[in-house]
Amino acid sequence: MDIGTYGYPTPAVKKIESYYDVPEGVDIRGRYDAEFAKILTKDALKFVADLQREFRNHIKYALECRREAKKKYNEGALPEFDPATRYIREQEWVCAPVPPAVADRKVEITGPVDRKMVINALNSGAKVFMADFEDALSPGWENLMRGQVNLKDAVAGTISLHDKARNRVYKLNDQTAKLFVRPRGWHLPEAHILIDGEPATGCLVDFGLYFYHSYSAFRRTQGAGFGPFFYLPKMEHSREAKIWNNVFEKAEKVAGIERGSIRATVLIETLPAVFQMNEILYELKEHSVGLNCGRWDYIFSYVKTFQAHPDRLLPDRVQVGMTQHFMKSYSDLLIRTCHRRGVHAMGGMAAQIPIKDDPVANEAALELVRKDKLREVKAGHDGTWAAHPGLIPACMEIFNNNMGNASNQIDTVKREDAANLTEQDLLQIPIGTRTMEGLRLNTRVGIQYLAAWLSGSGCVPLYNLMEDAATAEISRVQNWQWLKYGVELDEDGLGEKVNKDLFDRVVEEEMARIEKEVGTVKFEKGMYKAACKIFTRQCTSPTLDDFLTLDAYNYIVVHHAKEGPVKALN
Ligand SMILES: CC(=O)SCCNC(=O)CCNC(=O)[C@H](O)C(C)(C)COP(=O)(O)OP(=O)(O)OC[C@H]1O[C@@H](n2cnc3c(N)ncnc32)[C@H](O)[C@@H]1OP(=O)(O)O
Ligand SMILES: O=CC(=O)O
Ligand SMILES: [Mg+2]
Repeated sequence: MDIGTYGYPTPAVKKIESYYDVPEGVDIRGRYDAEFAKILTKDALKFVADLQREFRNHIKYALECRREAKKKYNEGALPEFDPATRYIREQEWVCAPVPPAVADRKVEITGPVDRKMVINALNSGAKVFMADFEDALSPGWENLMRGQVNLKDAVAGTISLHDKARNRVYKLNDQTAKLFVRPRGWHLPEAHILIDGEPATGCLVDFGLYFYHSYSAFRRTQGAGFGPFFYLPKMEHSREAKIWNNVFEKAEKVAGIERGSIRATVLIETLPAVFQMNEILYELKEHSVGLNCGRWDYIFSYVKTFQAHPDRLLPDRVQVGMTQHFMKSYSDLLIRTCHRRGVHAMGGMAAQIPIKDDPVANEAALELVRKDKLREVKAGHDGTWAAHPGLIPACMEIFNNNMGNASNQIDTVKREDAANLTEQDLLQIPIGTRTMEGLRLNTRVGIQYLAAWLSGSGCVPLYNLMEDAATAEISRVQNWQWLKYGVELDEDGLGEKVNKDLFDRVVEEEMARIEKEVGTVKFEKGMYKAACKIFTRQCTSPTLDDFLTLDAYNYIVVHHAKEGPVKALN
């Protein structure tokens, strides 16, 4: 990796012999592969380019509005319900009826679009599989394009894999989970596809290519006339939902399918969005199939939104659970809002995963998952997320036992009591302590996650927990905030203040610990040192980077060009 003048890497440039057949104004800088060419057809690229051209200014405006909102919060404002849209919150209206194919979403498995995991997830016994181009995926060209190939084969029902090392063949069962696809957030570019000289918007590439190739088969085999289905991440305002709604309408028109065929669940995973839940559902009324509590990004967003509010610092990451008042209020209000509007209120992800070779620790982890799921189903959630196939029976049992034969609780658990939740409830500062171990864990996890991400894995097990982009973000922004405000670490009796010297020492010691834990060979071969450099810069920079992955993305872009080196984009 070459490091350019500004400290960013210059995209590696490799010479190519074969080109994709592209429509006018489209340039593919990603590696040529005959399999990818079946996805990157001229017509599919034209569909993506048309979306890009129609919506790019709307997207730019929405991102500009995010910057404006950030400025306001940094000057001391708090997120709030918008008086201008009070009528949407107060009037009675409902979303389009839930498609029968996805009425029952008790347990949804999530995972990256890796071929084996796609097959395993679809076979897992979960009601839904959310195939992830987002938190769980490192968005390099190979991962993205292979992911598209995998999803096309999955919807066609032809996906299979021969694991030669284990002499095991993977193929689909007769009964599979229903597929939802989560494209990237609005902020991420796709630097390998240039449209009119600019990088494409990542999520339009993810959505567009998948939709183009699979809508027809999906509606026949999975959606019973509806679909395809999507999860939409990281939105901050209903204007962003409106763009998605318009994208869906355009896609339906091009495909010649009924308006309202495409359905999406929006993740409420930013603090500003919790004040916009009615408005988001309203914008997507014909296309909505609920909201989901994306708890990890939500915690990240709480820190980010209050980056300039030293009176609102979070305690250690492990102490910010769903029973903290602000988190409970968010989940309760989400349930109330969804059920009032006739759609699913989905729960979120417990971070525990099965622990191999330690039955006692495994049972303790499972018990934490059960407790979390019991809280969700009793609160009125209609379903939940599982990170691993091994957790599905326990999650399913809890939802089945507490919901009887019902597919969901939309009409039965209205949660009118949550109607009185206020802005203060949603913003209440969490209780807890800030410790040296918290700082160390953030550092150790942040660096290891980023090292995995730079190497192509967007979701990894660390210390018996699932870590993905959302959980790693919490580690990063919390370190940044503690450093920025020189917080005093309590609980250890030493009263040490977090400053650059202390952080440098922690980084050095945690790097040594990582090397010991993973072994010197893996440590030297892996991306740990590069990850440490990026993570340290992000934690100590004078202004907080908006996203960990936006900066790190520059390190995984690899351009291919016929003429030799092309100009770097960053
Ligand atoms: C905050 C959020 O956004 S949450 C949503 C995003 N995060 C996710 O989607 C997490 C997805 N989960 C995962 O990626 C993985 O479970 C990890 C990384 C956490 C753990 O992975 P591992 O330690 O490799 O799991 P493990 O070795 O126990 O896997 C056992 C088997 O289950 C499979 N498996 C594990 N998780 C999944 C999954 N989520 N989907 C499908 N298959 C899975 C593995 O492929 C493996 O299959 P095999 O026996 O055929 O080889
Ligand atoms: O996407 C889910 C989250 O918790 O973040
Ligand atoms: Mg998320």
